[in-house]
Amino acid sequence: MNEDPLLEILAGVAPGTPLRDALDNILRARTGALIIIGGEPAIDEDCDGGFPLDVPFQHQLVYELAKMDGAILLDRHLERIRRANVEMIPKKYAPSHETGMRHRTAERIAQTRDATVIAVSQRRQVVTLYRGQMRYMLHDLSYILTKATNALASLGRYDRLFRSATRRLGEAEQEGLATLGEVAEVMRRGYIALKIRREIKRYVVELGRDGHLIDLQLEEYPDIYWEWLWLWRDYQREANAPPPPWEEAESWNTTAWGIALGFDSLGQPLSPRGYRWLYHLQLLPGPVIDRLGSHFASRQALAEATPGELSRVGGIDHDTGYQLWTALHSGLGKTDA
Ligand SMILES: Nc1ncnc2c1ncn2[C@@H]1O[C@H](COP(=O)(O)OP(=O)(O)OP(=O)(O)O)[C@@H](O)[C@H]1O
Repeated sequence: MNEDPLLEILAGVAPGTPLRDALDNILRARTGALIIIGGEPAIDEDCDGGFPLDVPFQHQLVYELAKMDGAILLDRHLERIRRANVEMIPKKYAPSHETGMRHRTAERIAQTRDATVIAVSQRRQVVTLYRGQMRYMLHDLSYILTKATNALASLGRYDRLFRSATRRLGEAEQEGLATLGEVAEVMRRGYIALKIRREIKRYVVELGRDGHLIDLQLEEYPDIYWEWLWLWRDYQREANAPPPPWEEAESWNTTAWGIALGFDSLGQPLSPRGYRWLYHLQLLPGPVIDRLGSHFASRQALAEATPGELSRVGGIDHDTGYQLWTALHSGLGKTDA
């Protein structure tokens, strides 16, 4: 859920890359272009006419070729220009919501082949990237900088909100008084913070060499992904249910998060399985936390386990098992924020 497939594509067209130089020149010359990256060899089934090239990638040449009608095909490593002046006739059907033929073709190819497609609009002067079901419009740098700065301010706010809700939940857990409403609210705030972070990462990559300062500011906020994920595992009714797909939770409120966790009454008392407790000790790698949390399934059972049981179940050596037992019993692991 935390991986963003768009990042690699954005990195390939970031300012400072040869492909971006070609796109900027095409935009300036107002010729438009349809550029297809990868998809070979199956993509050749969708090609009609044009001419084969198979020459090393040069941004000046891509710019010159864009003056002709049709598509330019690059290899998946962006090392060679394979063909140009090609009419694309997608053999496999895919719906398209675009209007012009260039953009409809781009969307269809991206959905049916293992290729990234770039459409440069001649009339609207915009660059749109397509990959699978994904569609992303590139913006000019000052626009992205403004968006990134605003997003950083929102991240600061949601990071604080997430932390205060986490602290309150931790206190309620100590008293054995945690409710679904509190858990769902922490999930919701954390999700928004993660979503904003993902957006800023896209901006950083899209800004290329100009994204360094935004990246530095982003580093001021610790990534809460694991904290958030272990919270989900702590409270999800089905022990191994994965968190919802990224886009699905976009508009969820607290109630929707409660339902996603497998319960329906926000006042319902809940207790954690203990994953977060183990995570906060900062002693164990993820797979060990996973094994221990799945096996003991409650903080109480974890607290009652002997050092020997901890090391056997966790698959860790005796010394680490003893260290873990000491940490669990020293009160260190009882702070949940
Ligand atoms: N199937 C296709 N294969 C290759 N090139 C195409 C294809 N369809 C359109 N094009 C290219 O796109 C150009 C513009 O076509 P059209 O105006 O229909 O698209 P558009 O999506 O509205 O793009 P723009 O915004 O640039 O006008 C065509 O002249 C042609 O060079």
